[in-house]
Amino acid sequence: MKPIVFHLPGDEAFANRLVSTLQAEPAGLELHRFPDGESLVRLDADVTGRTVVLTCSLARPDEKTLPLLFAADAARDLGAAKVLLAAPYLAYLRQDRRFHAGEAVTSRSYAALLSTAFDGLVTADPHLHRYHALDEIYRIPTRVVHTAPLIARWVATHVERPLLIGPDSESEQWVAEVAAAAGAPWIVLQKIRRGDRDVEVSLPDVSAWRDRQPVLVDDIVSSARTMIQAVASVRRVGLPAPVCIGVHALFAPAAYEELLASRPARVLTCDTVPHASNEISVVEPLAHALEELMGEIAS
Ligand SMILES: O=P(O)(O)OC[C@H]1O[C@H](OP(=O)(O)OP(=O)(O)O)[C@H](O)[C@@H]1O
Repeated sequence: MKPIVFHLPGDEAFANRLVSTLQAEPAGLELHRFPDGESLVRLDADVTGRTVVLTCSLARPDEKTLPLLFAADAARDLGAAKVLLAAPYLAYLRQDRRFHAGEAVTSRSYAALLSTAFDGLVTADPHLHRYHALDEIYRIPTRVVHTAPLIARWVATHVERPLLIGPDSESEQWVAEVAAAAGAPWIVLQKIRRGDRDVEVSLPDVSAWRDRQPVLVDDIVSSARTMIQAVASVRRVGLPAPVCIGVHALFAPAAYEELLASRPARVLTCDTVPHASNEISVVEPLAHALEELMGEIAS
C-alpha cells in the first residue's frame, strides 16, 4: 500500500514534489495554535495499518519539533503501522560536544527525542563534524542523501573553468568530492570562529588559479559570516567574484541580504530549507532513500 505523506506548515512545496515522486498519498495536517501558545495537531486521514511519512525541514527547530512529535504520536495512536520522518534539513547537529563546562550536548539530546518518536529517518547532508555517522547518536534506521553529485552536476553545467573552494578544513572531504565529480580543482580556506557572527578566513596561495571562476561550497549558511568572509577573501586576492553554493539555506534574519551585499557572482542553495535561493533539488534522491528505508523497515 502507498505511504501517506503529511507535512508541517511551510513544507508544502517539498512535500508535493515528494508525493509525486513517490506516487504516495498526500494528506492534511492541521496545526492550531491556542492563545496560550500551546498547539493542537490533527491528522486528516485514516492512517490505520499504513506507513506514515511526516515531512518537515527542521530549520527553526524549536517551533517545529513539538508539533512534529505530537503528529508522530497521534499517527501511532491512530494505528499507523510505521511512522517515518523525512527531514531534508536535520537540526541540532552542530553542538556535537560540550564546548564549555555545563553545556548540553544537544545533538545527542535531540537525536534521543526523535528516535523515540519515529521508526526511521531520511535526511540530506547532515552536519557531521565530530560524528562520522548518524547512527552514533540516532537509535533508529537512517538514510542520508549526499548533495555533492547534485552540486557537481550544477557546477559542471553552469560554470566554465570552476575552482571549488571550501571555507574551512572541515569542508575538505566534501568539497573534494564535488570537485572530483565536476572535474575541477579545489582548495580549502582556513577559518577561525570567534563568536556566532565573528568569523575570519584566510586564503592559501591562489596564483595558479587566476584564470578560474571561484565556486564557494558550504553545507550550512546561517549568519552567512563564513560565506561573506570567504567572498571578501576571494575578492581581496583579485580572483573573480565567487559563485556561492550552500546546501542548507538557514539564513538568519538579514543574512541573505548581507551576503548579496558582499557582491558574489550569485548565491544558490539546495531545497532542503525553503528559500528564494533554492535551485538544486534533493527531492528525487530523498524519495529513493525513503523507498529503501521503507523496504528495510518492512522486511
Ligand atoms: O553562516 P555561518 O553562521 O557562518 O555558519 C555556517 C558555518 O557553520 C558550520 O560550521 P560549524 O558550526 O561546524 O563550525 P564553525 O563553528 O567552526 O563555523 C558550517 O559548516 C558553516 O561553515
